[in-house]
Amino acid sequence: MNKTVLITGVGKRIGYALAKHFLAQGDHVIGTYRRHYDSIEQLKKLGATLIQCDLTINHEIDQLIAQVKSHSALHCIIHNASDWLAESADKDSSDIINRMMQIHVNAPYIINMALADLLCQSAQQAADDAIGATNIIHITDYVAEKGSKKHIAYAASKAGLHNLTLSFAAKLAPNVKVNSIAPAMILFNQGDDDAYKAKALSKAILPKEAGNSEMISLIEYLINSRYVTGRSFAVDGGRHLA
Ligand SMILES: NC(=O)C1=CN([C@@H]2O[C@H](COP(=O)(O)OP(=O)(O)OC[C@H]3O[C@@H](n4cnc5c(N)ncnc54)[C@H](OP(=O)(O)O)[C@@H]3O)[C@@H](O)[C@H]2O)C=CC1
Ligand SMILES: Nc1nc2c(c(=O)[nH]1)N=C([C@H](O)[C@@H](O)CO)CN2
Repeated sequence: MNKTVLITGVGKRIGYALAKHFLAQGDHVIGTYRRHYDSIEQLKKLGATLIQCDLTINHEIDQLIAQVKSHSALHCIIHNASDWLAESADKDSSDIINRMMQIHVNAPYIINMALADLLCQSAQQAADDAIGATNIIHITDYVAEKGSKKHIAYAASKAGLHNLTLSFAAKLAPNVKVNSIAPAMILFNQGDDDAYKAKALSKAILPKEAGNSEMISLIEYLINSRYVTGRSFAVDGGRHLA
């Protein structure tokens, strides 16, 4: 049965790869984007529904929710959108923490609360048991558990995002499964120099840039699972053992 999947932040990198993956297997993708890239037009050509939404603007979140609710079913929400903000002397601390909590906690919370009924109804209506429960997946970060001295507010907000996993998993079972994915070194950024890359890779006992496929295969596992909810799955090359 083809699914309807809401993915936040599909304009580039992991979100873009996730959107292309689901479209390629015939699922319907509702993708949010903040800034417009050629990738957005590519996804439209592949049949996706694209909705512009800055997750720091609550009325844009409300408009997003209203548009998603106009769909007859919703089988998965992937909260991927994120801003990797570091603390710095020229940035106001209250602005940083408020922005991190808004994007990584407030927005997912508001969206989940508003779309929970549609997720539950879609699970009950799924004629094909292969769908079973519907899903929410929160993409957190390895640092949600460990903290980060350079991304303090970011790490705290990702820890809050995982806590949403625990609460929504308990609230929405058995119709909706809710899980976190806590990645580490998935994709380098443009501008990451060789020294940064070497240092980042040295933090794991599997020193790799994991790539989008690691995220895609784990997300497919979680969607197809019948018995996994309320958990966090590390995709981090064994960083905890380094
Ligand atoms: N890449 C990695 O190695 C790792 C990634 N992760 C997590 O995986 C997920 C995907 O990572 P990655 O693809 O690298 O992320 P990126 O930072 O490259 O992209 C994040 C996406 O979120 C969007 N976004 C940022 N701020 C907002 C906002 N205010 N409103 C709406 N959308 C916004 C961006 O849009 P725009 O283009 O307009 O900025 C972009 O599409 C994230 O949750 C990230 O924290 C965790 C650990 C490692
Ligand atoms: N929104 C983002 N979050 C994170 C990113 C990113 O590019 N965008 N990158 C990382 C790093 O890869 C880190 O895990 C290793 O240095 C973390 N979060």
